[in-house]
This record gives sequence, C-alpha cells and structure tokens, in this order.
Amino acid sequence: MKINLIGVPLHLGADKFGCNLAPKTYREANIVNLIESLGFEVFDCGDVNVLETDEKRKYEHHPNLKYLHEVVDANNKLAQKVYESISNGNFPLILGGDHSLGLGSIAGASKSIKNLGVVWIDAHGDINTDITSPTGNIHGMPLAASFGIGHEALVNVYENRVKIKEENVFHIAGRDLDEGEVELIKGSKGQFYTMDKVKKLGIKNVVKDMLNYFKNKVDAIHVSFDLDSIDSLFAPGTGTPVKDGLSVEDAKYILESLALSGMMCSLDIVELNPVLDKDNKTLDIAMYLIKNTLSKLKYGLENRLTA
Ligand SMILES: NC(=[NH2+])NCCC[C@H](N)C(=O)O
Ligand SMILES: [Mn+2]
Ligand SMILES: [Mn+2]
Repeated sequence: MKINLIGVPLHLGADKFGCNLAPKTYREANIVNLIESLGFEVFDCGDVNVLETDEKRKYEHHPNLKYLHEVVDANNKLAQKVYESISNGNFPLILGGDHSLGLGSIAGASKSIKNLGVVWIDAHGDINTDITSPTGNIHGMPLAASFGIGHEALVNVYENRVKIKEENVFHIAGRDLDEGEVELIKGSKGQFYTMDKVKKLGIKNVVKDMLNYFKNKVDAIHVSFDLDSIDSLFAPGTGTPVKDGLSVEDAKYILESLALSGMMCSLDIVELNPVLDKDNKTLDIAMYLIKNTLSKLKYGLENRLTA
C-alpha cells in the first residue's frame, strides 16, 4: 500500500483567499519526507487543477452557489483521483483546500466502496443547501449533498447517484450550526455528536460509540477532518475559526482510533489557511495529526486481517 498525496488548491467554496495555498505549504514543510519517515512509500499525485475565474463571476451559475461550475469541476477531477487511488490498493491523503472538496473525495471513495461510512469532524455542520445557506459558500454544503440533500449539481458530482446513506454519517465537534442545519439534524438518521455532547460524554466514549456504530454496518470509512474542529485558540489558521472546540489530543485520539480500526480507507485534511495562521501553529498541528494517524494505519491493516 502506498500513500497517495492529492493536493486540492481550492478556496472558491469558502470564498476566502488563503486555503488554496495550503497544499504548497504542506509540501514546503516536507510532508512527503514526514510520511516516508514512517516507512511508507509515497506517491504524490500533484494538485487537482482548479479553473481560473474572478470575483465578478461568483454568481454566474447560481444565485446562492458561489463558483458552482468551478467547484464542481475541481471535485469531478478529485473524485477520479481518489477512485483510482483506492481501487489500486492505495491510501489517498487529500490535502485541502476548502471543505467543498469533501464532495469529490466521497464521490471517488464511494465508487470503490459500495457501502461507505463517513466520519466528518468539524465545528460546522456542512449540511446546508442552496436554500438554507446564509452565505452561498459551497464548503458549508458537501456533507448534505453527499447523502442526497441539496442542489442536483452538488448531489450528482462525478456520477449521477447519491453517494452515501444518511445513516452512514457520523459527525463530531459541531458547535456553529445554522438554523436550517439544526432542523435537518433533528430529523436525521445520521449521528451528530456536537461539542456539547462530546464534553458531556468525554472523547473516549464518543470514539467507542463511533466504532460500535460502524461495526458490521459499513465496508470502510472515509474520514473528513476540518481543522476548525479544533479550538480556535490552538488552531487559528482556518477561514472560519470557532472557539470551544476539540483539543489537539482529542483530535489525535479520534483519528488514531479510526486508523487502528482498520476501517479507514481515505482521509481529507481541510481548511488550513496559511495566510491566517500564526507562527505555523495550525500547520504544525495538521502535520502532527497526519504523522500520528498514518503511523497507526499499518496496525489497522493487521487488525483488519486478523479480525
Ligand atoms: N467547511 C467549513 N469551514 N464550513 C463553514 C460553513 C460556515 C457556514 N455554516 C456556511 O454554510 O457558510
Ligand atoms: Mn467543514
Ligand atoms: Mn468547519
């Protein structure tokens, strides 16, 4: 198994410059060497090509889906890379970029894996639609679109089908939810462990619930990690920071437990904004989490084979 690095220099889904620079920042911080030092072979697939556009064309395709055409195009390309990586027996590590890239990751992973589970770790719900979104930023919509709720252009990214079952979604660390998102969660078949719930239960119990929930339920799990799930005090370098979030150790524990479970097939690390970061704090956290998570992947594979 190789690790496939896939960079997604996309910020149009966030409508804020900066997170498009993150893939370059990770490479300059020697992410490839870091992963190789864990004993993995790394193949860097390079960056997904993002179409050029400009501010004036934001609403060209839809009044509340900014840069719709460009975001969909980038996700179609990403989905193909993720699909190829997994179907070749490799592990795609997707480096964002804004979180709209979850559309493409999940589309690609769910083409290889029939019954895909998704763990979405995020201060935000990312379950808005063009109707409920207060901003029109597509990075607030990818999770809903993946389970079939939202504009058809997002739901049908890459392939005309709903990518995952709503009940296969496990969301952790929500604490900045919009009205429409709260409504959707109320009637949802997905699992939503908000920050309040995390604090009440403790992270160990959250992870226990998560692993039990997915046991015998899904074929594999795609993990989508938004760095703003971490408390903005520790991780200031994101476009939409929120306080009172996960500690770095909480995040580490969630991710390493998923790696050790043997169920994780792919991983997004999103929303690093190097322009907003302070002393590389957020970059360092991201690198630390990537290193620790991947270092546990091998044990996960063994666990899977012996299970
Ligand atoms: N991936 C993210 N950081 N999403 C932030 C979304 C913020 C807000 N809920 C919106 O829909 O615009
Ligand atoms: Mn997000
Ligand atoms: Mn977020």
